[in-house]
Amino acid sequence: MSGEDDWGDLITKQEKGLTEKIESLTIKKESGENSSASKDVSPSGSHSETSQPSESRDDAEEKDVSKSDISLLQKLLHSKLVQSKSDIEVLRKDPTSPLYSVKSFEALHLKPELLKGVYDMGFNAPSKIQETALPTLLADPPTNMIAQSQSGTGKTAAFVLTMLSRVDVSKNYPQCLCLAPTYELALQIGEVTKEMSKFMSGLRIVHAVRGERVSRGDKLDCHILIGTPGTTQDWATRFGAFDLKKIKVFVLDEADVMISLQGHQDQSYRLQKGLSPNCQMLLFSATYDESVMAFAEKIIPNDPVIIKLRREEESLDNIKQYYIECSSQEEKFEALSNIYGAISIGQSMIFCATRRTASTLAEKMTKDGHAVGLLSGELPIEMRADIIKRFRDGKEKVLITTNVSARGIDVEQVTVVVNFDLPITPDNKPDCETYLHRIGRTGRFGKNGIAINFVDGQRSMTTMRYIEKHFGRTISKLDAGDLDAIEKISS
Ligand SMILES: Nc1ncnc2c1ncn2[C@@H]1O[C@H](COP(=O)(O)OP(=O)(O)OP(=O)(O)O)[C@@H](O)[C@H]1O
Repeated sequence: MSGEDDWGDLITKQEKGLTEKIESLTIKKESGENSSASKDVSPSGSHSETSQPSESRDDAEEKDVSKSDISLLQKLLHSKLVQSKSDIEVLRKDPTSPLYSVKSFEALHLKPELLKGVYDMGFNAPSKIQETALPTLLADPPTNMIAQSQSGTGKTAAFVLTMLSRVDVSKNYPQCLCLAPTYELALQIGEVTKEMSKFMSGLRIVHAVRGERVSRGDKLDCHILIGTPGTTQDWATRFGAFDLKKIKVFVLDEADVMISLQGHQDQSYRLQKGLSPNCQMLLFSATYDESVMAFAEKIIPNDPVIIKLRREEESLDNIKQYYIECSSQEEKFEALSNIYGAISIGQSMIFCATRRTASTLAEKMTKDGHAVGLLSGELPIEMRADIIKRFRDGKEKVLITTNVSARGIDVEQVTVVVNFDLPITPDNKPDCETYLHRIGRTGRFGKNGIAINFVDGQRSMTTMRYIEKHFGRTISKLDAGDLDAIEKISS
């Protein structure tokens, strides 16, 4: 059986087991253009990993993971708040506007039914970004805002709370408009809005996404509209289903993903131009580079307050790093099998350069009795989400993945990371950034971790030494045949 067939077999087996679970996922399958599962624009073109050039063909057809896929997977992964120790940076354009922070939700004087909804979601206190953003978001007269902080820090909850506190349920027309880049992301925001508003009787939310229809002359009587830019623009301008001038709060979420998708930027801009000048305009983004900044400043007028929460730096403190020298692929498999046999590993991730290696490894480890998940960029987004969730929930102890399909994914509880192939950039240079992201931890996790790197030949030895020198941290040699030594690494 060829490597491709092995891969196909494993995927088929995995898909079989997953199909039922997928149906219970909150995101629906959608074949429309807004579905990141179907055909999203790849932001940076194809990216093949070539630590072993002879195998690189395997990955050549692995499509790059789109920003919207990464964003959705992270959203689904973050069942808990990502705490941050970094300081908030506020670039306040209007020095006369008050700016203070709150330490409790009570201090915000929310409607009682909304406060109840917030507490019912298990939120005891505002997150770091919410502490500073919410007082400004809820102040009168309304202030425009641009806010940036990494995924999972509480941005969605902040703008949903703003929409819900400004909406008047006695008026039956859309008053809050939220734009998201894809069908699935719009639905996720809808879920949060529904949950937070569960004690606000009479509140209606509608999704302006592909598949949902309005007829000419229909007037929406919902209070909150959450949609993708294309459909929302159609509903507003072609069908006249709602009046942009009556929108009180306009939110543009995931601005960095939005600008990576063709047409979304223009459509969002056109919608924004139809809003009343009194409308509160808000933009949120996980990253804030020059292109996002330019878009943000263009679409959010009138001296917005700009809030940024820097991502915590990852470090290699508390990480024990090892390398194992092998002379062939077979020897690498054997060594890995020894390690998993000798130490009890909580949860681990194994990174491979190619799909073929990942597939073979998954098969061998499954035969050895390990519960293994195999993450492939070829799978639809719902399946990838489910594999990651199963791993996050501890249903599988080992997650095997290629570089491409694991891009941007943080799985916090992993204690052992195995670089079956060391990370290298598309132009074959040691990829220190990816190495740090795979292995490093931020202050918030502080836990000890183990990294095991496989070295097979002069080229990967050079890569390993380069990485070692770059970070100034010793990577110690480990003898795969010395079980005593292996046992010691986990103690
Ligand atoms: N104040 C809070 N207290 C506890 N949990 C919270 C709080 N705010 C948000 N959360 C939870 O933290 C997780 C991340 O929050 P949220 O989705 O709002 O972050 P985000 O920055 O919008 O992330 P993303 O960009 O991935 O959507 C969610 O599970 C959410 O329910």
